[in-house]
Amino acid sequence: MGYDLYVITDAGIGRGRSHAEQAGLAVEGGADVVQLRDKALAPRDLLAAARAVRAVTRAAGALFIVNDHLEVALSAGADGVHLGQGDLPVAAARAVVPSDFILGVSVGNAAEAVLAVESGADYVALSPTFSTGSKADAGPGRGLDTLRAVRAAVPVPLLAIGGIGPANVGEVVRAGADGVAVISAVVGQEDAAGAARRMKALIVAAKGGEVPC
Ligand SMILES: Cc1ncc(COP(=O)(O)OP(=O)(O)O)c(N)n1
Ligand SMILES: Cc1nc(C(=O)O)sc1CCOP(=O)(O)O
Ligand SMILES: [Mg+2]
Repeated sequence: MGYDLYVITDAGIGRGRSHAEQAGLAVEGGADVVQLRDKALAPRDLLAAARAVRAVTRAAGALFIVNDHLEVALSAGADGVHLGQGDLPVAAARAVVPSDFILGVSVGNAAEAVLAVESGADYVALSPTFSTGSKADAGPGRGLDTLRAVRAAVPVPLLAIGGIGPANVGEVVRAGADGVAVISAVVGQEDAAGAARRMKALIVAAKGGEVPC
């Protein structure tokens, strides 16, 4: 299964839709992966949201990743967890999860990417690739030269995240990203399914597939 279009749900940006509704629109538009990300929910409420997103993604055949919370990911039957540099160390997670459980890791440069992969990461995300208004503490964009350096450094799937939309997704893919992770470009749109469909078509086209109409 691929990582072309990776959509992250967001209670604030998601236009009043529940996480499961956002996930449903994302997979309707062709999202390959959905991540549940909510910094405010109590663990039991996050687990309830995760179970609802699990049902939607399972029905669509999409991967389901939970942000930050390994215990919620495991309890909800998610496919994996996404860990940042300040979260649970990837090696500690790898030691306790099933072998097919996906561990994604945020990285800011090639050295962090190499360390993440040596520690057990299944994919890495260059965070943030461009500046973003969707995460207050994301910091400045790392840029496409850093993306190329990470691409050259590690063999695992590489995502770009932060500030990516229809206008720049092509150059991101051509610089070496296997996929893009987005919030505002999909769940922030009124027609979120249509926005996902367009992003997916642009990614496929940039990889040399069918040109979108
Ligand atoms: C796909 C993906 N990439 C990066 C992040 C950011 O993770 P992190 O640095 O831990 O920040 P928070 O999202 O937890 O605020 C992500 N969630 N997903
Ligand atoms: C959740 C997240 N993590 C980031 C990082 O750089 O680690 S940027 C980000 C938000 C991405 O939102 P948008 O697609 O609207 O820019
Ligand atoms: Mg995190």
